[in-house]
Amino acid sequence: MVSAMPTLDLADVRAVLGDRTILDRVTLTLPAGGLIALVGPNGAGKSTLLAILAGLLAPATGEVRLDDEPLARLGDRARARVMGYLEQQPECHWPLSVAALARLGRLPHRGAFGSLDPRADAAAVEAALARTGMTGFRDRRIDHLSGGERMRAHLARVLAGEPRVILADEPLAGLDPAHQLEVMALLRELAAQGRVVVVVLHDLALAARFADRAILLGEGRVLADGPPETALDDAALARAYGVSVTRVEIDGRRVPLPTARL
Ligand SMILES: Nc1ncnc2c1ncn2[C@@H]1O[C@H](COP(=O)(O)OP(=O)(O)OP(=O)(O)O)[C@@H](O)[C@H]1O
Repeated sequence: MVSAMPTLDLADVRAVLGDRTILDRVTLTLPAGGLIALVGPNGAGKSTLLAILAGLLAPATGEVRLDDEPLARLGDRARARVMGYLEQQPECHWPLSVAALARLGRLPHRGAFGSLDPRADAAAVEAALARTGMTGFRDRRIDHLSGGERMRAHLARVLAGEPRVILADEPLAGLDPAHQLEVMALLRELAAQGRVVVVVLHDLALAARFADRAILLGEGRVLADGPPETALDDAALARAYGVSVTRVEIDGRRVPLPTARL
């Protein structure tokens, strides 16, 4: 279990990129404990919102607070210890092994002269490799892996940092169905253990099946927010994506499958 339950708050956030307003007056409270899926059409502003939550992009107006403290007031190092950010299509420009990549996740925990607790670092790295199914890949070069294996290696790097907040931008990209299910189950478990976990997804079925809460972004605003069965109802999906859906019942949830463009 993670001791203190973190909460991220966005208050009246506006994001401007170039001369375009990408997000307008977004206010959200994101508590730990339940898996939060961030969905919406291409260009809706999901990655922008995630980068703002991670403290990597400053909002034009408004504020992000972590446990009631402005995120902007946390130093980079303190923020990196709390936040696990998995960017869209993560890249590594060095021919590192998977284990070396995962060890990079411990950097925010190191002191000026190296590891403060080598045993804790090693244990966190091993646990992260095991949870992402990458133990058997530990000595493989990251640039010699498939796209899906590489994504799991980067997820291991994020988990090795033992963050209290996990922000994952399309972590299922390139994963086969078995690994998609595994990663979703893992993210749900990490949330249930007391972390804030926000995951950007394009797969509405997996969002509806695994998330406790869905936030539907569109037109720079939050179009719907709530349990997936209400936030991702037929009308909301028609409005956001311009698609009709059929529903399949899985584990007691009515999961949407897009069928046609409207
Ligand atoms: N540097 C930039 N300057 C201007 N506009 C930008 C810039 N970066 C992104 N945008 C625009 O901001 C909008 C939101 O982009 P963002 O990547 O947040 O969307 P997204 O919802 O994550 O999309 P996708 O599902 O395609 O990944 C897009 O229309 C994009 O073209």
